[in-house]
Amino acid sequence: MSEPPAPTPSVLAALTAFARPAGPGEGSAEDPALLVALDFDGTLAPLVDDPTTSRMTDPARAAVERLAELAGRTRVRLALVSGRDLADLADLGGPPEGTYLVGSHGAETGHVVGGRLESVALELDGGQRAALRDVAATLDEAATGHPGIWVQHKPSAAVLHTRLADDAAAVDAAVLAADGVADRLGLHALHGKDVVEIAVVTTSKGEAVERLRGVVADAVGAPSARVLYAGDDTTDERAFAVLHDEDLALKVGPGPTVAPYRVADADALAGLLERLADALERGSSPPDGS
Ligand SMILES: O=P(O)(O)OC[C@H]1O[C@H](O[C@H]2O[C@H](CO)[C@@H](O)[C@H](O)[C@H]2O)[C@H](O)[C@@H](O)[C@@H]1O
Repeated sequence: MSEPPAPTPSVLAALTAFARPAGPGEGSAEDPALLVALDFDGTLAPLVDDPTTSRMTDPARAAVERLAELAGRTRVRLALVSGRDLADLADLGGPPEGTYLVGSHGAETGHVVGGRLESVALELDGGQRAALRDVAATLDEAATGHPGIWVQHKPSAAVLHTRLADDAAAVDAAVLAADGVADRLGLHALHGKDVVEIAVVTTSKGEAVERLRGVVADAVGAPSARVLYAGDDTTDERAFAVLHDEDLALKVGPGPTVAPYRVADADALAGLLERLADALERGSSPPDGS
């Protein structure tokens, strides 16, 4: 496996500030917990045409597993925060022990404990179920007969996929139909990378990250938690938007963003996470190095 690329000096400085303990060394009761919250598609797993084949890159997998292992003995905690539904995220993400999971952009949450995924079942009310049927039928109809346009059905959303379509006019018409049904039902159409997603549960990755911040501070027994959030898509902007000065927002890849820092791709992100793990390892080692 090749070494991940070295992070740029400005990102490294931001990482050092993010990881710094409250006092001269690790171990003070005042040290904040560190929540490392990572988007999945386009962030840890390169984008591919068939979403069922998405996988983390080897360096990303190695970095995630190392951070998860460190969660057992330092103040860091790991979360995967995705638009995927929870079962799909757990299946494709292969989250290590202790990982917090956020699926469906915040509508579903889980935690890997004792090798099992603990989660609260997502319950839709009658109105939400009816809206989901309407959205799904509209998107299915918009996709029918147009090669490369297809619909992914999730427990609380339907997603129009257009990555494989060559006919720009057909894509425009399908996207218009998706925006139309969202408007008609008073729902929000999330425009991501070659997808339009319409969910019947109102939430966001921003809300999910704020919730996790509290959960992780409590789990660590820390007075507060800092958040490192990395993501590549428009939906990740909602998470970046809730971060504060002491947090670290990392945009992965090109495109407009409110995040002040950027890394090129999954492997560059992995390089940065390995540096964070190095710093935590050093901080958690006894002074004599034994
Ligand atoms: O929040 P994420 O983990 O980034 O998930 C967002 C959506 O990811 C998937 O779609 C994206 O990845 C696909 C596989 O690489 C790609 O084909 C598609 O064009 C991308 O938009 C997933 O299929 C969606 O359900 C997620 O909401």
